[in-house]
Amino acid sequence: MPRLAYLGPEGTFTEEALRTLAPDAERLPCANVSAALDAARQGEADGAVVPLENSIEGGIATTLDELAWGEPLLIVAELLLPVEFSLLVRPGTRMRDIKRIFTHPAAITQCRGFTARELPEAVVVAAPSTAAAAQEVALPGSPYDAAIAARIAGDNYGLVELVANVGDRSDTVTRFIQVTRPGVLPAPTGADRTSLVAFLSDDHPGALLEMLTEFSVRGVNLSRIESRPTGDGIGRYFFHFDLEGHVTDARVGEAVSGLHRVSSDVRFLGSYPRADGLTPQVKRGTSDSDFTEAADWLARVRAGQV
Ligand SMILES: O=C(O)C(=O)Cc1ccccc1
Repeated sequence: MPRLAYLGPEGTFTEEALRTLAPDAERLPCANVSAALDAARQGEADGAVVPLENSIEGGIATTLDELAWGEPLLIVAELLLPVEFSLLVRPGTRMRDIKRIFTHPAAITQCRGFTARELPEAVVVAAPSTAAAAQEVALPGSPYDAAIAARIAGDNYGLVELVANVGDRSDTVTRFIQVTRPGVLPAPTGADRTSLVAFLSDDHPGALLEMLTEFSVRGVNLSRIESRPTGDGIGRYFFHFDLEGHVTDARVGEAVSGLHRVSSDVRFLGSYPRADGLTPQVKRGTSDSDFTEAADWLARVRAGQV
């Protein structure tokens, strides 16, 4: 039975994602995303499940930066999970008693309309996770009056739901990933995604266009591009790319090696089945057989068989 680390404690949205991705796995709750990834890196767990991005706020910076800079890990699966937030309190707390709210930063952003409208005087403080916030609020003498978390986190820790569905949008989706130590890639399914990060070789006009051209000319569609600061001052960025297809697809492999040629560094983060099951549109001239046929033709040319 695989053992998977995750952003805990019990009752996080990440736990729900893990239960869906790997129902039979043994679960190792960790205090934050970095600790969960480290547990996978150091062999304390076989892998980890962490949030990667959500449909309101975009990427979860800690996860993106850990994947780019930390000891390498491979993404082997992804999951899209709709999330529903509840305002949870100790029994007896009323709306007018709420002065301090505790929750994960992603929930702060996704519930900003509700807190501004219904609790304009309350201070909202960032917690390591939504369930960690619920656990803290449940402690007698906690400095916090309410948590925003999944209803189940309230059930786990003895809080009651004061208001349901406090998210500003009902259709918010979070994307979670399962990672392992580098090893065997998941086999291609025909509906795959490839993730990588690339660093510019130098700063010049068209540098990003050069990277994008590698995908464009091979008919590789991008499903996400996100810039993150390198940390070397304002104006210095590297890029996270998600591509449609598997690195064993000829067009993806060629694009990725082209990207490697025009970048100072590329880190491959994984090829894995897409959660939405969508298959890529393969443009004329970019199928595996088109690439094989062209390579055979070039070999004949080079052998003087014109
Ligand atoms: O804190 C949690 O429960 C998490 O799993 C992270 C998170 C927080 C808010 C929305 C989606 C995921």
